Order: sequence, then structure tokens, then C-alpha cells
Amino acid sequence: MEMIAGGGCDMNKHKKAQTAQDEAVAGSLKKIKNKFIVMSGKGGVGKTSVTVNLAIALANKGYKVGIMDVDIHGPDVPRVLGINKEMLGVNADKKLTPLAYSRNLSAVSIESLSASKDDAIIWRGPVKHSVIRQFIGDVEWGDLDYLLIDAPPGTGDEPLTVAQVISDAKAIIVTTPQEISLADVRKSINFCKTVKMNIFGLIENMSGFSCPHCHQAIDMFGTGGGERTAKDAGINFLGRIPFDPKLVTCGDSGTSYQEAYKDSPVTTAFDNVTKLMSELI
Ligand SMILES: Nc1ncnc2c1ncn2[C@@H]1O[C@H](COP(=O)(O)OP(=O)(O)OP(=O)(O)O)[C@@H](O)[C@H]1O
Repeated sequence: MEMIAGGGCDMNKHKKAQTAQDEAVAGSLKKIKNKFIVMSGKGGVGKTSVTVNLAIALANKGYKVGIMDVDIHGPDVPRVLGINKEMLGVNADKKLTPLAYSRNLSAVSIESLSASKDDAIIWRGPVKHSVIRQFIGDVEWGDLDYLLIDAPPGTGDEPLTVAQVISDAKAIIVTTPQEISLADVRKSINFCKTVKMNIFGLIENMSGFSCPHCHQAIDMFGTGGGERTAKDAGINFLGRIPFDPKLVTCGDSGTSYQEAYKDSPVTTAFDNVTKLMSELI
């Protein structure tokens, strides 16, 4: 991928490239009906797991779905989808072709551009901004019903770039039920207000655990805090995803949880969230 950021001696050439990329970005976005950025105030609350599973649930319903992994420093989407051995292709128009997970679901991640998966990426904000624009404009996304954008935790360069470049992107905030996570959610809500990004709703992840032996419900991190926070902030509560250790093993091995555990409470929860999403848009 040719970088157009980082300065250049020929200003005219740079401006021309910038205009061509603006047009490419606008052209790609025009073909995508719904854009959602999945964000959280705190790390490890399950953003990637939620993004991937929402995408699979939507694709299973027949929607065309793309995942754009803008977690530049910790790109996990290809691994969780089980397509981390593949690299992005290039088509006849010199556009990048996303990784195909299934007929309805494709993904783009920085992970699928670098041959060495263990390299640390050390980029400043402007380079990340440029890469995210290229992930939109230089990728042949085609017509999509949903683009889900997996952002790193917090309110840094990546969500800021998404807010600036994709003006109709809406935020889905993921939290766990503990008070510490909920405090961080309030920061994400304030970030969205500041950058004028609509908040589509909030999902409470790791919400309750059903003991596999006695089936008793155990509230490991509490439950209901997400719904209360959503209500207080006047935003949609999209649902609760229960804690299930099998999600960890599936995520680590790149196996589809929803395929393996079709009737589980987690699969049902993702199905319900995606139903609600299509009702609310
Ligand atoms: N509902 C759940 N039940 C059990 N484990 C879960 C659940 N959701 C996520 N996990 C596990 O929690 C860990 C963190 O999840 P994940 O990587 O999706 O979080 P993240 O918010 O994207 O993390 P990061 O801050 O690193 O971007 C993973 O091991 C994942 O498998």
C-alpha cells in the first residue's frame, strides 16, 4: 500500500493524490448503507468479539457485511475470524480486495498487510489517519449493508479519524457491567458528543454467567449496569451478551462460536441484538 501521508517535496503531486483519495473515499462510502464504529472506554471488554459476532449474525441473516479493523496496534479481527494466514489481494483496478470470511462477510486489517505478524507498529496520528482513509478508499468493499469498524479502546486517533472521515458513522459502545467500565463508557459518550458522532446504542458484554454444572446464573461482574447507564445517557440499550468461556477458545482458535454453538444463550443474544439493530436503523 503506497502511503500518501508523511510529507512530500512536490506539493502539487501531493494535492492531486489527496483529491483522488478524497474521491475514492467518498465513492466507497456511498456504497455502504450503515456504518458502525464499535468502541469502548476500556480495553478487554470484548469489542473485537462483539464486532466479529455481530458481523457473523448479520451475515447469517443475508446482509452484506464488512469489518474494518482500525485497531492498528492490536489487530485481532483476522485471528478471531480464523483468516489470519491470508493476505489482502489487489484487483485489476489496483484496489485492495478484503479477506473473504464467507460469501456475505469480508474484512480488512493491518494484520493482513504485514508478512511478519509479530512486528510492532509504531505510527503517529497522521499516518494512522492516512491508513484508515486508505482502508476505505483503496479497498474494493463493493455494496455493503453494514460496515462494522473495530476500534482500539479509548478515544484516541483511530475513533477520531473515523468520526472525521465517515460523517454518518454511528457508535456502538461495548461495556462490561462493572462500575469501572461504566465510568469509562461515560467518557466514550462524551467523546461522541464532542466529535458530533451519533451513538447508536450500548451493549453489555460478559453479563452474567450460567454455571455449566448447576446452570445457576452467576453475576461475575454484576449485571444491569449497562442498561442503567444507557438509560441515564438517553441512548439505546441493544442487549446483554452473557459470559461464556467457549467464546475465548473459539476466538483463540479462529472458530465461529455461532456455528459451533447454535442454540446457546450467546448466539441467541447476538441474534437478538442484530434484530434490534435492523429495527432501529
Ligand atoms: N462474552 C464473553 N464471554 C467470555 N469471554 C469473552 C466474552 N467476550 C469477550 N471475551 C474474551 O475476552 C477477551 C477480550 O476480548 P476482546 O479481545 O474481544 O476484547 P477487546 O475489547 O477487543 O480487547 P482490546 O482492548 O485488546 O481491543 C478475549 O479472550 C475474548 O475471547
